Amino acid sequence: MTIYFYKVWQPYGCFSNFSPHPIEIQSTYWPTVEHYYQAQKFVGSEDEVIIPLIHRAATPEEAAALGRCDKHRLRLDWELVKIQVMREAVLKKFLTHLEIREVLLVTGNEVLVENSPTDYFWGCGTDKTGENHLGKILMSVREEIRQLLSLSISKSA
Ligand SMILES: Nc1c(N[C@@H]2O[C@H](COP(=O)(O)O)[C@@H](O)[C@H]2O)[nH]c(=O)[nH]c1=O
Repeated sequence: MTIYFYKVWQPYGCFSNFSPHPIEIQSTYWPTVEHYYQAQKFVGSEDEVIIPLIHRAATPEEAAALGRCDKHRLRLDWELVKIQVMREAVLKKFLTHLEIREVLLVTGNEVLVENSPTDYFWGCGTDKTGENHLGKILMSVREEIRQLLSLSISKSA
């Protein structure tokens, strides 16, 4: 059965990038995946000064609003790198936080779908035809973690 998630307070809210699970990437702590993802939009761009503001944003909603503000110029390669940026952050989140890693693994081989009513790229959109890249990343991270765990079990045997 397909598992839908979206808001943090709904079922499977820990799959949302807005969930309060900090990650450390290249020696910097980010309060949520969303903070990290929004900040990466500006690395090397003319509007790089916004990065510390996103980093300090009190909530992921605020980080997203800053990152989505169309007055700021995105890095030129953003469309090419954004899926990889997201995957790195999501993988780090589920490697760091054991309790939500368990929630992810227990979903087995179910299809995971970000049930965003507006986002047809990361989610499925209102009519469920969206590309669901966040769900796809979660499923591929689930598989990678399973392989990492089976390697570490066979090494210790
Ligand atoms: N979960 C969730 C959202 N979805 C998240 O929004 C991000 C996409 O941002 P952008 O590329 O700037 O459009 C991505 O992390 C996606 O998972 N958006 C929301 O406004 N509220 C929310 O609770």
